[in-house]
Amino acid sequence: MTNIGIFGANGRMGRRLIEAGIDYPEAKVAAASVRATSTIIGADVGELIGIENYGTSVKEGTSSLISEADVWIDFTLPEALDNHVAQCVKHGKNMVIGVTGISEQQKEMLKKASESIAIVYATNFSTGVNLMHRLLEIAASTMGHTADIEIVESHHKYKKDAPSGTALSMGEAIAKGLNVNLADVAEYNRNGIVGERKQGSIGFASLRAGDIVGEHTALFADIGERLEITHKATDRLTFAKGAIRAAAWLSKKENGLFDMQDVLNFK
Ligand SMILES: NC(=O)C1=CN([C@@H]2O[C@H](COP(=O)(O)OP(=O)(O)OC[C@H]3O[C@@H](n4cnc5c(N)ncnc54)[C@H](OP(=O)(O)O)[C@@H]3O)[C@@H](O)[C@H]2O)C=CC1
Ligand SMILES: O=C(O)C1=N[C@H](C(=O)O)C[C@H](O)C1
Repeated sequence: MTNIGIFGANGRMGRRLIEAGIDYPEAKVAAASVRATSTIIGADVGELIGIENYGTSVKEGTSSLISEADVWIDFTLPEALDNHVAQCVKHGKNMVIGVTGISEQQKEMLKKASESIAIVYATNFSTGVNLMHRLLEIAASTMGHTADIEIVESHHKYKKDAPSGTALSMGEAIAKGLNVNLADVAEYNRNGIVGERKQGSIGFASLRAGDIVGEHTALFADIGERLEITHKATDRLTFAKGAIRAAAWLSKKENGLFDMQDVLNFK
């Protein structure tokens, strides 16, 4: 049995993590953390997802709460991440992290933290996207040297970061297949008279509208043919189930930095 703690329990993902955690046979939602200003402190986690009393109360994320779970899951925002990681390192608790839009310094901070705790960090916890990353690497090495490559992502209007973490990871997988550095070939902002497309670049485009859960397409456009690889998430539960699976997988780990492909045994 893995005792799971959830940071940001009242967020869009926080609520789905509670649902997935309660449903997972070998897991218990043992702790749920919210900000000190939250109006749901003291509520039972079951109330957040419309079920009867589950027996775990929502609490302010103090240091003593951290010891109430074995593995903590963080799908909050970049500004909350450093404090959550510091608390988990202090108490020796492993972490599953899905926060996107994090800085290079924060990526380094995760590497450092993983010397003492085990962390699964992934920009997307769905099985389909992690399979897609493998397909993209093959497509890039097969077609990518002559085809024009574009990545298009669509999300709900509340999303704060762009391009999405998944789109950036797709770019990394394609760059790996092409044997180049993403930073050298990425084109993020096209606006005005930008000139003809740069040969060998990987373009990114972001759409924000309504309640789109998350859609990603990689386009490999050659002369006379076009390959499109698309993933569509229609329910956040797919990410939440992946994260709970990662938490259970982590319960046997001491330290190290892993991703969802490690959890799915795709490597
Ligand atoms: N890797 C993956 O598979 C996925 C990743 N994500 C990522 O997860 C993150 C959250 O997404 P989503 O659930 O839609 O966002 P929400 O805005 O719904 O949730 C964010 C949560 O973070 C909490 N929070 C914000 N700032 C702080 C802070 N300073 N300290 C503590 N808690 C804080 C909020 O608390 P409060 O409720 O008080 O506002 C809220 O509970 C994003 O980075 C998103 O990109 C999303 C889906 C899948
Ligand atoms: O913010 C979201 O909603 C999502 N964020 C992740 C990302 O940035 O890729 C994953 C998913 O697409 C949903």
